[in-house]
Amino acid sequence: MSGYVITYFPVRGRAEAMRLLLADQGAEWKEEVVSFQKWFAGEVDLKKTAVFGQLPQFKDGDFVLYQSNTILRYLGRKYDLYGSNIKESALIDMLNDGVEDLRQKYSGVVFYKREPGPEKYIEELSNHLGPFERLLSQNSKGSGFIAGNKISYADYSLLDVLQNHQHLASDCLKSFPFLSAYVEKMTSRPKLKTYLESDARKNCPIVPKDFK
Ligand SMILES: N[C@@H](CCC(=O)N[C@@H](CS)C(=O)NCC(=O)O)C(=O)O
Repeated sequence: MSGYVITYFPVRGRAEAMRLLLADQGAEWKEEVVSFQKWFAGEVDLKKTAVFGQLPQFKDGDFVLYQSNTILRYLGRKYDLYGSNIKESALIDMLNDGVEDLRQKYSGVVFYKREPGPEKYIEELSNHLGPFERLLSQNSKGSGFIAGNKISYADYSLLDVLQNHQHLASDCLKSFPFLSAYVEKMTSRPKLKTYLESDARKNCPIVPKDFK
């Protein structure tokens, strides 16, 4: 049993990609759930001690990390999901940064009520998804992963963001055959499928229940 602990709010959010990675790699972890109400009421000491005053926090035994993408890269190195040379690693980082940009656009519209608002965002979504579709189509005609032919930490990030978009607009991948096949391929990986079908995952929302 590993000593992994994820401390986060009761949502998928910025903890979900690391959960997908751990589940797919057959690792176990513990969840420490922090209530939004208590956090924003200043009742959680971790708000003061967290390096940037934010979650998720990830623990590997006594080793403590913050920043979701740093945590993914740490796990990427640990589970050999980070390419086999510095050029492959750089390409994986580049793609993960692209996923991060997409995550921020999505979060801006869904959580922070930023312009252009959900309807317009969905209308324009093909502009944002297009680069990922192109990358997959150019990579072994869709039989690879987002970078090369081996799964990398960036794949878990991409899957998470794509599933968030499918939740926002269920048919958003309809005109993207490579992305659709990619989601199918990722979600059929046996250990990942078990996690995706678990109660823990089903009961963990994308948007908090009482979010306005
Ligand atoms: N760059 C950070 C962003 C972390 C972040 O925005 N955390 C939010 C939840 S997703 C948070 O802790 N919000 C509460 C607060 O800012 O007090 C990461 O990727 O981990």
